[in-house]
Order: sequence, then structure tokens, then C-alpha cells
Amino acid sequence: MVEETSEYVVSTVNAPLRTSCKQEILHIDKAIPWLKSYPKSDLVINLNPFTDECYKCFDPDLPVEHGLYIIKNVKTTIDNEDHVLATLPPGFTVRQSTIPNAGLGVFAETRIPSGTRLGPYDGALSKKFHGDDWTYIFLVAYKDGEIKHYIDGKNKEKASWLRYMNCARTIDEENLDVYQYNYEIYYVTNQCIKPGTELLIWYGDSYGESLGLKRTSDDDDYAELSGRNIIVGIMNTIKEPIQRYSSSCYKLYEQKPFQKTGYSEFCVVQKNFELCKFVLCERNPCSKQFDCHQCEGYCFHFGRYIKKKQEFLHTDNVNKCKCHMTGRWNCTDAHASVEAICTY
Ligand SMILES: C[S@@+](CC[C@H](N)C(=O)[O-])C[C@H]1O[C@@H](n2cnc3c(N)ncnc32)[C@H](O)[C@@H]1O
Repeated sequence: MVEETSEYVVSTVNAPLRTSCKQEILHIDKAIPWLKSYPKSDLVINLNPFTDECYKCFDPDLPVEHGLYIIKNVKTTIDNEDHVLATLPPGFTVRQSTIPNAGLGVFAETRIPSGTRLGPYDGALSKKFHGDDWTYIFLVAYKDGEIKHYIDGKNKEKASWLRYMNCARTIDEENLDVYQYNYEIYYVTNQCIKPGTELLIWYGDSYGESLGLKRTSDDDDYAELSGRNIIVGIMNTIKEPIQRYSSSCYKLYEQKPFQKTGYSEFCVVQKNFELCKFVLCERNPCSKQFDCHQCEGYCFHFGRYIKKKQEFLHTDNVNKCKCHMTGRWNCTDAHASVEAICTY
């Protein structure tokens, strides 16, 4: 399905954010020429942690390819709607976005170094796109700009977790860039990502506009300078009504989207870890009342799919449970202060 080529393109891995770190210059021979004036030159990437800031984000355990740290999708044979979340690597969660009304988003729960490649963006491939829902579409193109195929991440049975990344509202929020390599789409972190940070990407002008977002001319200059004007092949979209929390407190949710202080939900794991059974408590921000109920569902352990009733080897904050009743994701943990970890 994927054709091997030697060319590849990396976007903003030379962000000014890293000037305090020692930089290593890696040469990329061929950049895709149809990408607007993208310099054929160098990928500047930091792999050497010389300052505290860099050190914190240095992860010697991650494999490196072409100067990028690599975090691959978790392989799975699940062929139902759980497929998409089974591809989520350890260290990330999918949960309510910090952006009001944006639905779910992806969060880093551990430090992710700058210059880490995530993906690829999987979905249903097609030569032509006949549908009218562009929400999860990416274009993959040949060097001359001709469209090779479309990737539609809408169907959760085929998509990878990258489908959940939301669009940054400002350039400062952009912590990912898009990267097409061997006719596959990846995201690359353009800065050190701290735990609890939502991963956000610029969807491109036309998609951004459809969400009411626009880059200023200063943003464009900055983007140009830092090489951010890379292809973002997502096109116009039909907006989904994803916000599922309908209540008289709707506005409050919008204003304080799941910040720990404004809204807290936590899970209390049953002592025997009888699997993915937990008590889900949601605090209504208006009445301040807690509403708790038992919940049971599927679990993931370190990205590995765990069937219902199968035991965890041990527990930690990368075990995630999907509640059948609410359809929402929670983490399980053996520690006393579960709230500290379950920040949903
Ligand atoms: C590729 S999907 C991202 C994942 C999506 N949030 C979900 O829950 O499946 C793109 C859709 O997410 C929502 N979205 C992403 N970024 C947004 C933003 N900055 N503001 C509002 N909605 C956003 C829009 O509905 C958009 O069409």
C-alpha cells in the first residue's frame, strides 16, 4: 500500500525554542518541491540535552530514525470501534479537549521530547473521495502535487489515534507539525511536551477558517521563518456536534473545560482490580454534587488490549478503561490519590 521512496519532509523541527540546546544538523537531501518554498536544506534537530529544559525532555529510550525520536502506533488486530484507541501508545491519553466544543483530544501524560515522530495517520485509503465529510481526511500527494490518495480517519475500525488531534487556536498552541514520509502522514512534536499538555496542530488555512480560526500575518511570518508552512492536507470540513455533555451547565463546561479546579471526575479502583471496574464520579459544576456510579469496560495496559475479566499485571496511570455505560475513558491506579492521576 505504501510505496517506498527516499524523499521526506520535516517541518518545524528547527524551531527557535531550542536555541539553548546544542543542535545537531542532519541533512535531508530531497524535500518535496511542491511544498511552498520549503528549503531543501537542513533539518536542525536537538538530540543533545545541554540545558535543564532540554534534559527534562530527553528520552534516551526512544528509538531514533533520521534524527527524529520515533513513537509508533501500537499494532492491534482489533477490528471493531476499539481499534483506534488500541493504537494509542503508552504515555498518551485521549480525553475531553481543553478547547471548548472540540470533542476529544490527545494529551501527553509523560514528557515527549521535541522532534518526536508520532504515527502514522491511518484510515481508509481511497483514490477518490466521494463523501462530503472532510473532518478526518488527509491528502497524500506526489512530488508534483498530484493527489496520490486520501486517508479518511473517520472510521474508528481503521483509524489510528492521530485522528483525535485537534486544531491549535493560536500559533503558540501549535506543538505538532505534519510530516509526509514514504507516502504516509506523521505528526512531529516541535517542542518539549510536558505531561498533561494537549497535542495540537494547525489544520491549515481553509480548515482553520471553517472552525473560526485564523493565523495573523505575524503568525504567518513566524510560520514561514520556522518552516511551518508545510502541507496540511486536511480540507474543508463539516463540523461535528461532538459535545456530548448536554446539561443546563453546558456553558460552564465550555468555560472551564475539565480543568481540575473547575470540574473534577475521578475513578476509584476496586481493590481487587476486577477489571476495569471502577466508580466513576462526576461533579456537577453548578450543583457541586457528586454523581457516582459503578462502571465496567474494556481496558488497556501499556497500550496492550486487555479483555474484560483479564487481570492487570500491575496498575499504573497508563491503564485505561472504557466505560460501557458512558463510553468515556478513565484510568485506574493502585495509589491512594487517584484524583492526582485521573484528571478527566
Ligand atoms: C480531526 S477531528 C479532531 C478530533 C475530534 N475532536 C474528535 O473528538 O474526534 C477534527 C474535528 O475536531 C473539532 N475541532 C478540532 N479542533 C478544534 C478547535 N480548535 N475548535 C473547535 N473544534 C475543533 C472539530 O469538530 C473538527 O472538525
